[in-house]
Amino acid sequence: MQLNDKTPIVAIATAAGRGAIGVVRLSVPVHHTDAMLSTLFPGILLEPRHAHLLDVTDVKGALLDRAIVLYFPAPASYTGETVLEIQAHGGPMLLRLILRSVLEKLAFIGIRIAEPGEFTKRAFLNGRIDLAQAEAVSGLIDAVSEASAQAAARSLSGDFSRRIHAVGSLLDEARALTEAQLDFPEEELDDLMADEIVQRMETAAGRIDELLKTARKGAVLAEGLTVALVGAPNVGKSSLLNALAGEEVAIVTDIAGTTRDRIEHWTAFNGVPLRIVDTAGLRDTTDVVESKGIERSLQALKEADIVLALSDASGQVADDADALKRVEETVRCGTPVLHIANKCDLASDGVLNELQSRGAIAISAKNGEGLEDLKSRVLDLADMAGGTEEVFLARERHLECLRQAGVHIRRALEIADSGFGMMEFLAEELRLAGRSLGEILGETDAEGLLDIIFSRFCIGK
Ligand SMILES: Nc1nc2c(c(=O)[nH]1)N(C=O)[C@@H](CNc1ccc(C(=O)N[C@@H](CCC(=O)O)C(=O)O)cc1)CN2
Ligand SMILES: Nc1nc2c(ncn2[C@@H]2O[C@H](COP(=O)(O)OP(=O)(O)OP(=O)(O)O)[C@@H](O)[C@H]2O)c(=O)[nH]1
Repeated sequence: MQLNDKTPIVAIATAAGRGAIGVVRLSVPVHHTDAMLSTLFPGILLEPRHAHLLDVTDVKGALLDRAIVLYFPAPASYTGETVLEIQAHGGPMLLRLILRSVLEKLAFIGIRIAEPGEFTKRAFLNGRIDLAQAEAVSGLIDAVSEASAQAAARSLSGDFSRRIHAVGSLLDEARALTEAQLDFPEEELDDLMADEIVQRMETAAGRIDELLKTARKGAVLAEGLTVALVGAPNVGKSSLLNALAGEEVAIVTDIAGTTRDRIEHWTAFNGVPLRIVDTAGLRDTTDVVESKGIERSLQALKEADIVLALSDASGQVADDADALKRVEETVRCGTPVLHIANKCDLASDGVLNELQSRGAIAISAKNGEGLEDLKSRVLDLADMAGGTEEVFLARERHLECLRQAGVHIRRALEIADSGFGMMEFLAEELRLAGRSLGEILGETDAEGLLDIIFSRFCIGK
């Protein structure tokens, strides 16, 4: 995708498949506006931002549909170019015919089908939204829980971006004060000025830490938490999946080795999207299918954000210790492992006490006991126990930029601390901190980054 490509584009903007209404959307540079309008709707004067009910025809003039047409003249549009929307009946064939008609009729201005995310990319390149907002657009479309949708909406409204800007301004001020000092090297830096600079840097550092904390939560809302259920066969992994999902997702039997493949299910705890992965029970086996399944269990273990290691508190499952040992050996360093004592409804007090004394949470996948406790422990581990009202959607990319900004500002503070000996370096660290923040908003021109971000969008967005 070329940066600043000025080719007119068109796409079906609504989801594939049948729907009540379907939208074909065009974005064309302002100088093609008249040619586009007079070709598609000859003799009709479209009033900007008003709904018109118009005939839509193919190249030969045959009627395709009567549709609502909306005209947004540049620059007051989603993309900043002239946008035209044809809101037709939502049949997949009809929408394809309208798309083809537009492509054929407007071939003379070079129109082509838009790439994924290209409308939003143009909105970004034309300064309608910044990069964090553009990413929030896809976050809003991909949101799987209420909390993640709300967080994305907050980011899209510019809430996150404004906070980044505010910290950026503090850094700019600190740097301006520093640089003013550089211009008069013979003068001693007076204490008042030094205080002014340090104060701004400290406030900025504190705000970056806060933003990082919130952004970590925002990233969890955007990506979801992956929770793997592991343990020996028959300890009740599939039963726990079903209990957490609230439906019969996985097959449950009393035959050890029932689950052969990993089973994934999305749910939410307290609005936090959660991917639960049920896996094949871990044991030595000569069964080819089962051992392939066990390989996948171990893979799921490595990919998990949180591991729930199940034991059978009823004492019916013998090879428990072996399975738990394999869990400990395989799990990625730093991934929290929660020990779960399942079937507490069948357990003797002795066994249960023993498991609990080792930190296990007692639950019964069968009667639901302990599940609320389990959920809150999972949220605690992910640092998502508090509400998500203030959280905005964030990506790993944003976290990395915030971390970088934090590193530079701390270095700047160290320089200040050691007596402002190296003002040039201090100014440079402040500049680098500001640049890291700017990257979040897309203020640096990294074309590769844009391609990665926008290629994840759906077509027509
Ligand atoms: N039919 C339709 N629905 C849609 C969209 C769309 O493009 N078309 N959107 C997106 O896909 C979202 C809405 N986003 C939009 C954002 C800005 C502008 C716009 O025209 N902005 C101008 C004018 C602002 C104003 O009048 O307040 C501007 O920013 O200058 C339009 C849609 C969701 N729903
Ligand atoms: N009483 C009681 N029985 C349970 C509980 N959880 C699971 N079970 C029973 O234990 C048996 C095994 O349950 P599953 O959920 O299939 O166990 P699994 O760990 O997924 O087993 P594999 O697929 O073999 O790895 C079934 O008969 C369940 O009904 C529980 O909390 N209490």
